[in-house]
Amino acid sequence: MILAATVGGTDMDPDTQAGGTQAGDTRARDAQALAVHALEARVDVIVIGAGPAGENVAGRCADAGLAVTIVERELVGGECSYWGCIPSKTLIRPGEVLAAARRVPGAAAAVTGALDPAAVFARRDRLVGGFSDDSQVPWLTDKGVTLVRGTGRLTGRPRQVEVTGADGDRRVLTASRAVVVATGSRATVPPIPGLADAEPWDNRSATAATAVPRRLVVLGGGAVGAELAQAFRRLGSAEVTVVEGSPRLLAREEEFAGEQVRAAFEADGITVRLGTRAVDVRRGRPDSATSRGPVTVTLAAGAGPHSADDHAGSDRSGRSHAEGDHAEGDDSVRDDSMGDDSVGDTVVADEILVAVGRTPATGDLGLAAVGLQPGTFIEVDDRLLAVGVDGGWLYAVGDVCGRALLTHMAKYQARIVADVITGRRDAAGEPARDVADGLAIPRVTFTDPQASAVGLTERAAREAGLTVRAVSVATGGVAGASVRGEGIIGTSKIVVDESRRVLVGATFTGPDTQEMVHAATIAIVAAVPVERLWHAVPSFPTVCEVWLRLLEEYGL
Ligand SMILES: Cc1cc2nc3c(=O)[nH]c(=O)nc-3n(C[C@H](O)[C@H](O)[C@H](O)COP(=O)(O)OP(=O)(O)OC[C@H]3O[C@@H](n4cnc5c(N)ncnc54)[C@H](O)[C@@H]3O)c2cc1C
Ligand SMILES: NC(=O)c1ccc[n+]([C@@H]2O[C@H](COP(=O)([O-])OP(=O)(O)OC[C@H]3O[C@@H](n4cnc5c(N)ncnc54)[C@H](O)[C@@H]3O)[C@@H](O)[C@H]2O)c1
Repeated sequence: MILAATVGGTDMDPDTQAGGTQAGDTRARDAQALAVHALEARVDVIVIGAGPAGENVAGRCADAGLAVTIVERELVGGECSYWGCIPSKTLIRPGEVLAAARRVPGAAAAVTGALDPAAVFARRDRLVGGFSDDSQVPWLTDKGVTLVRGTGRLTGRPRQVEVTGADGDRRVLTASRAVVVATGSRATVPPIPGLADAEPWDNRSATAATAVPRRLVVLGGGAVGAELAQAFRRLGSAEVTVVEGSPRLLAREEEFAGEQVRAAFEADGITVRLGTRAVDVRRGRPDSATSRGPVTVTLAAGAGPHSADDHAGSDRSGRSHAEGDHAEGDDSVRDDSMGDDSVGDTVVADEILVAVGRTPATGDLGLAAVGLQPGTFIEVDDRLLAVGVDGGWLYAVGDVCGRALLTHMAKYQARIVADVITGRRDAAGEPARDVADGLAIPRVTFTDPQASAVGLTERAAREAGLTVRAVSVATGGVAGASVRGEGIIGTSKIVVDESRRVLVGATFTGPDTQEMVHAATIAIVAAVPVERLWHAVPSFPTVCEVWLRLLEEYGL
């Protein structure tokens, strides 16, 4: 096994070795030469990118006895660990806990102070490991995976990857079996005049923030924008404005989800601007209130703060990834459907967060050398094989394949691709293939109320040609919800395929519904007939009793 410290581009500068002596330098170079030799001696699988997707491909292939090299240019753990899921949920959690206490008379009286942002940021720093991957690397190396620090690029030869280290050193690795691209994505910055010059926050700057801006404007009311808008409002931002091009927040979910989140945001004091977009952004000179200068965002005309009712019927749900997900250079974010170009009013803020979707990290990956389009998502088949590449050796998993931009789906695809590469078959003797992406993608937006869903929305199911019947009940209408707190809002809905009498979708909004969605995932994946679900008895008094109410509402 070769450790990153001995071969990694960022860590191998011989001058930094103990004493910096000539002998030390020689030993370091010898070690490096041995390491490279060992690397080239046997590599079965090369994985580019060590986020959740890449790590799990590497780990499962190594567990199966393959020699795996993983190439990472930043931190092992990827976006999720340092600038995505973990820090965002850490910033959300304190406000969620306070809101839960305020729903319980008696406990509410004890909530007297405000959140302590410094303590919240300190906890965030702990949970992201101080932006170091020291605690994540051993998971790989203990499995015998070789970690190479550097940027991977396809050369165009089958199964070959060139790695450039931070100091510019280059080496070429060739795998005997497969190359797996797991390079993830980064925030899309749409071509709005002045936006890039205003140096907007993206998910990285927002989740790594060390101060709470007094005024924050958020472009995009999808998962990133909605979660972080509420997190910063509850952390103490005095003014938060969300600007969403679609008619609703969380536009791909059931309509009620976005509407309930909007209502909750407005109750929290967040301004929501739907069906509009920014047409110009300017950052002014720093003044006494702002260290970076205030940002003035000009919106397209005709979209004051308003409700989703104005725009009912424009659901774009059912896509496996976002309207806001773009190829590099794609200007579709300027879609006219988001409002006309005439200038409306302005919003002034101290920071602007761009959260309008993701761009795949494929711009400098050598895709053209294998016949694919750089800067686009890599299309894959159900074995996660890249479509359009001869020879059956190039796979893509995680955000970069664009199927579902979620950590748990990235990890699922990773497990599948490892099984494809190692030839592992399921219990029925069938070769591994990706089933879940086409059947049941679970997703939780960690706003308050949460929007937790799996499978198809009712609209998406109908658009897919299914004959469905959907029923809904109030999430707060069961005894379990009453015990948890007063005034719990939310809706629970199931979508049933009438021809098979099985669930194809479910959505639960309300506090803590994150823990309710997996039951629906199991029901969908296992194709449990609703008559059989009748015998899955929810405990009393839990909020899961909504399952019973839903089945009664359905007619059982
Ligand atoms: C603010 C935010 C919150 C989120 N919250 C959630 C959540 O709560 N739940 C959820 O399921 N998902 C969430 N996501 C989505 C989740 O972060 C991604 O789906 C997940 O990180 C994808 O994993 P990945 O391995 O495909 O890519 P990434 O995590 O992006 O990892 C890719 C890795 O590849 C490396 N890399 C890129 N190019 C190269 C190259 N050429 N050579 C070498 N290395 C390279 C990168 O440095 C990176 O480490 C969130 C995303 C954001 C932005
Ligand atoms: N809790 C979670 O699981 C979680 C949290 C955050 C992110 N994610 C993942 O990350 C992905 C990316 O999140 P995201 O929020 O960046 O994308 P998104 O697709 O979820 O939302 C982007 C939103 O921006 C809007 N938009 C696009 N261009 C716009 C413009 N010019 N002006 C105003 N609005 C515009 C779109 O209509 C869309 O509603 C998500 O699809 C999700 O898969 C998941």
